[in-house]
Amino acid sequence: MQMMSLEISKAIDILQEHDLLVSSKVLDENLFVTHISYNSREDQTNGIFFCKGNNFKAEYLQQAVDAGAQLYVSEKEYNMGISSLIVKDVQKALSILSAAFYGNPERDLFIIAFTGTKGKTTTSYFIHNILDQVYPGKVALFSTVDRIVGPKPEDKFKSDLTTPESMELFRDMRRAVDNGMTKLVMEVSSQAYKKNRVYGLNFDIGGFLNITPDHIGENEHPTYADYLFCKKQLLINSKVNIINAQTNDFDTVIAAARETSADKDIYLFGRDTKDADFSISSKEATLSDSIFDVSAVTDKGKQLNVDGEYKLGVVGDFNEMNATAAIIASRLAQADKKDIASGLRTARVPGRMEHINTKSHGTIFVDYAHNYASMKALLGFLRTEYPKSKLKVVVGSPGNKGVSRRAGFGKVLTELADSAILTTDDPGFEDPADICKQIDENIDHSKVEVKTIIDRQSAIREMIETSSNGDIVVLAAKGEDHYQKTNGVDVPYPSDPTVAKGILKDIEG
Ligand SMILES: CC(=O)N[C@H]1[C@@H](OP(=O)(O)OP(=O)(O)OC[C@H]2O[C@@H](n3ccc(=O)[nH]c3=O)[C@H](O)[C@@H]2O)O[C@H](CO)[C@@H](O)[C@@H]1O[C@H](C)C(=O)N[C@@H](C)C(=O)N[C@H](CCC(=O)O)C(=O)O
Ligand SMILES: Nc1ncnc2c1ncn2[C@@H]1O[C@H](COP(=O)(O)OP(=O)(O)OP(=O)(O)O)[C@@H](O)[C@H]1O
Repeated sequence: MQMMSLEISKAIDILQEHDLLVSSKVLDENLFVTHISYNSREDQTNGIFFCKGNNFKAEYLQQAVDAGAQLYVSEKEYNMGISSLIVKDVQKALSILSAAFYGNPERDLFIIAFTGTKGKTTTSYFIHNILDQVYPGKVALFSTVDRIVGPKPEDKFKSDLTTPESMELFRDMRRAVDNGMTKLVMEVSSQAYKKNRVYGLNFDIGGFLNITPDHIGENEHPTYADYLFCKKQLLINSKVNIINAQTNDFDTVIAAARETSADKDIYLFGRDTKDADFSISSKEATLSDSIFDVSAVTDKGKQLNVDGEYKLGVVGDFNEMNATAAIIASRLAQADKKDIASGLRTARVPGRMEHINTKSHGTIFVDYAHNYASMKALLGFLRTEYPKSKLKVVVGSPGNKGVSRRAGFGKVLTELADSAILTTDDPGFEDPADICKQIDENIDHSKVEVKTIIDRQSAIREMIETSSNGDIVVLAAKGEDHYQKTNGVDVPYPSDPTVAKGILKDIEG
């Protein structure tokens, strides 16, 4: 990456433009910084340092100054003997100054962004797979699972957040642009808006998949209204909108889109409906793919010329909805129907509806479903497609977040599962046995056979060993995760697919 920099006078101008500057102390009018950071543990030579975060301490700023910082940005004056910019909102300042520091890479990218309680990662992978065929090596991906910023293997790495902190966001956009990329497909979480990680960013296409109560709690959103408010911001900040016409709170969502876009730039899709621009219907599903039809209902829809049958290499009727959103977005990014069809046929999403065939222990699905709505969609789909099979689920719920998921899992297991083994999934600072107990208390034991086995690998082994042909084993909620977050440490874990395959090798050879 070329040397990046930011002049203090330019920083002041940008903050003033956004009405964020409270005061400034400029010790050197010609100062231009060549390093940017919010983490005092890094080298800060000739750097700008941002004091941000709930757990920020003054000593971090002192450490940054000692390490070479020349300028700090903060909501509070610390009198450190270096230049400072005091701002109304440090997260917003971090976003717009990071964009400027990295030379506004967003201006060189066609950006497609998706939000939704469920389906963001899947839809992003579908679009990436389609567009990468049309523009090989030129499409970046910022997803919960991977970030891809260039065509070489070293340009692909694991993500820590669904939507990165603004500084990393603009840094990785810069890397993508420097690597010759021209398009970016990204997920935007509600937290990204809550924490102003995407403040100031405008999207070419913004998509809204669905919303159900989730992410409400101590460290996330105080209420559902706040969650919805944050999520709909994506549409307000997008030029063209793609919206699921059957989402909850549709009226609020469409009103948000209309705040900044004309109806000609808003595309609606739904299942078996006349109240949208596109209607989809399922035709056929097997254990490895599903076939569905897309038909345009309105003239606006017809103009995109995407009507027809599509085969999707990832099952689940909800994935047909994700795929339809991907079809519309990809067409708007100039992919043609043939490319879209082949991109969907070959698309794979790590940890989402991966299936493993066994010789004599049924079919195993690994899926990231980790709240009531997604488990209901997953188990409901499997129940409908395989009415004669026993549905056997291994699942746990994380500690210190999404506490409502525990009752949700109890409810959905009662509604749809035949048996369940409750186990550990990112317990954080809680006791996994307590979490399992809380799920268990919400299960009707007359309907589901339930066991608790705290060690996840043993739980999976027990479920596979006690299953036979015709059974469906669902390893839920963890997807491809390679760790268990335990007491503040990411403890390595081989991942559910690896564990399942290892057990099968042991017992089936
Ligand atoms: C609650 C929340 O949003 N926290 C995020 C936030 O942390 P923060 O700004 O409050 O920082 P902090 O952890 O309080 O630390 C304070 C500051 O001191 C600095 N520090 C700390 C120690 C030190 O020695 N020196 C130092 O300078 C830190 O670098 C930091 O800037 O900014 C950090 C990056 O700058 C994020 O990693 C962190 O995400 C936490 C870990 C997280 O897990 N967030 C989840 C809830 C989240 O955002 N999830 C959504 C997906 C949800 C969905 O599916 O919809 C996501 O987009 O991933
Ligand atoms: N459109 C959908 N409606 C309901 N459930 C879905 C939908 N798409 C995916 N799912 C379920 O949700 C799980 C997570 O899907 P995905 O990772 O694509 O969503 P996400 O929005 O990125 O989730 P998260 O924010 O939790 O990372 C899938 O494994 C599947 O079980």
